[in-house]
Amino acid sequence: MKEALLVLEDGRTFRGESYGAVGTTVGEAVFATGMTGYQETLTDPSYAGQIVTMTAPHIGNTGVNAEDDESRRMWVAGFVVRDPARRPANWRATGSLDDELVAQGVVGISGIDTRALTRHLRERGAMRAGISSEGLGQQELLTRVQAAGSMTGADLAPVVTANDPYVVPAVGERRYTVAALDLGIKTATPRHLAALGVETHVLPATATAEDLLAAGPDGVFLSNGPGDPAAADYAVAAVRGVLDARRPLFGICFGNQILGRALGLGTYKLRFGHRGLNQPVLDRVSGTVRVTSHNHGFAVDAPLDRPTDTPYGQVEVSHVGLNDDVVEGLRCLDVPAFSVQFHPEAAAGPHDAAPLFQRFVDLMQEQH
Ligand SMILES: NC(=O)CC[C@H](N)C(=O)O
Repeated sequence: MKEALLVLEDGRTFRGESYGAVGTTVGEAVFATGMTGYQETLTDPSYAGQIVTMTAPHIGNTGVNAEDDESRRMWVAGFVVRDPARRPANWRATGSLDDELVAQGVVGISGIDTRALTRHLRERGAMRAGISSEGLGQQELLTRVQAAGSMTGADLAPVVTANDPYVVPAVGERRYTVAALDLGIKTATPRHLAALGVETHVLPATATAEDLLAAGPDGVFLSNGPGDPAAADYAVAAVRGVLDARRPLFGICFGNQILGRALGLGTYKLRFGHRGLNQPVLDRVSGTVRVTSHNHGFAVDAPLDRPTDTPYGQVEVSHVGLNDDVVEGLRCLDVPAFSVQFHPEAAAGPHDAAPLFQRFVDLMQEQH
């Protein structure tokens, strides 16, 4: 077994074994609490620049397969697990996770106390970290970690976006056309829309409002994505153009943060973020609690007790996280736009929030 080292920016150090590719990597250390879905996590573009720790102790049990990727490649900066599967066993598996991490150059570490690491991140907050499995000393790695860039201010959507537009056809008859701004879109999203008769035209992150509206879509979708929403002013400008045109708009996660900023609300960095599959969220309009999938380190800043006046009319907080009262959704009262901080497209994850895609379709129907 080749030794590996994980060093946090405050000097806390964990020693384990090399897992995946051999090398050195730095990024923001975060933890994800989902018991399943490691392949979706690794290929979710929103994790770009992050060293992800899985709190589930056994990872790799079902290997990897050709169907569950959320994008064209793995994006995590590094991967931290406790016990990797010695051998995958699943009828869909086409290979082992370990081999796939090597093939995609993802540097990881195994055999560490992921519970202690997670508790440390919960107490001190998400921070920069580094993994090395090529003989770098603790001090040397710490120096590299402390020289690394911070997630605050990081503009990563242009890094992960697909540069060429593409179309995901509707399943069956096409009833609506949507222009989607790819800030780091997951394949599950157009799939959900397609099932409702929506043809999705995916455009690169830097597309303008004119680009988004050029083909006369029935609605505009804003995807999830990595980095700090405060660094994506190009997307904010595009969304303002869509709001001016009063075209139905739905945003998820990064898309929720971008809609918030387009309305003039602020965003801020959470202490350690929400990453998991069982986060309770209150839908304040219906009074229902939904168990939802999350992956966010930033959040929208808006008053919970009253609507906020914006240049686009009033906006209210439609959803609130029940663990910590974080804003989990926005609903515009005077323009046809809404967004959620959690993931209705969740895979893996609960399906409580899936009806939000139907709500988007209903909004397009109303505005027709
Ligand atoms: N999944 C996402 O879209 C994440 C949004 C943003 N990068 C955050 O961490 O909050």
